[in-house]
Amino acid sequence: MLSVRGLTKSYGDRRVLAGVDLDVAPGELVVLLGANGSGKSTTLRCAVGLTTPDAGEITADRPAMIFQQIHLVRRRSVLDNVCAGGLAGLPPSRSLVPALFPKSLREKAMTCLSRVGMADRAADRAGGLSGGQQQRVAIARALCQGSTILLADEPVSALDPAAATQVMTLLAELAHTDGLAVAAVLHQPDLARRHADRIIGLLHGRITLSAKASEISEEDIAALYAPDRDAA
Ligand SMILES: Nc1ncnc2c1ncn2[C@@H]1O[C@H](COP(=O)(O)OP(=O)(O)OP(=O)(O)O)[C@@H](O)[C@H]1O
Repeated sequence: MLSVRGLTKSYGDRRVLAGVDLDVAPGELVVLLGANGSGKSTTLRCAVGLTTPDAGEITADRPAMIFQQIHLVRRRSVLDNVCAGGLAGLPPSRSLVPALFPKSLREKAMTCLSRVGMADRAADRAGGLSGGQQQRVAIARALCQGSTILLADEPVSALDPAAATQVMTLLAELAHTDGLAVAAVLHQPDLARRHADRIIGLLHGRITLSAKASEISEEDIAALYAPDRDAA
């Protein structure tokens, strides 16, 4: 599982995280909501090791992360992109040349592509896919890393409503059916309420809301995005 305790982070004088605790259990999809600059991305980036916190404890066994900007190699095949997720286990001499990806890695990558419903596009160039399809391939690549913790930073912000629903449904399935611990930052409270098990709300680097998605009210959501009285 993912466990974060007492996370603090400042950039210069600006305190971005002021003691964030976050648990995500296997089988659970947790969505982080909050206004721009409230610290959502920084929380995930600290959890995955991309940002070093000033203080706090993080327990996360090899989490994998996906982003709004999907970093696939556009001219390479979908399968090669997913294989790249499993490269950490290969000696460098073999990992640099896609033709040398071992059969076992290609098979694992195909299993991951099947899991996200993209196996039939394995041989296509990644750059030829729609945004929603590319995000599903990025999820397959994260799965190919073998992690049981998946962190998603605004995974559907660039997608149309149908593709966004498809990706959120997939993330929920990966939690509920495959037992992954999944945390996603969203800017769409409606999607969060529809798909999340739990919603965490951040305001000025603190968690001010944490409840089952079914128990979150309109007022709870509005309070997260209210005009900033402190800064007025
Ligand atoms: N590398 C950095 N250097 C300086 N300030 C940063 C850096 N990364 C983030 N910040 C600042 O930290 C604050 C929180 O940023 P963060 O990206 O975590 O917020 P967020 O809740 O994810 O916002 P958004 O919804 O806009 O993505 C912001 O004020 C941001 O400008």
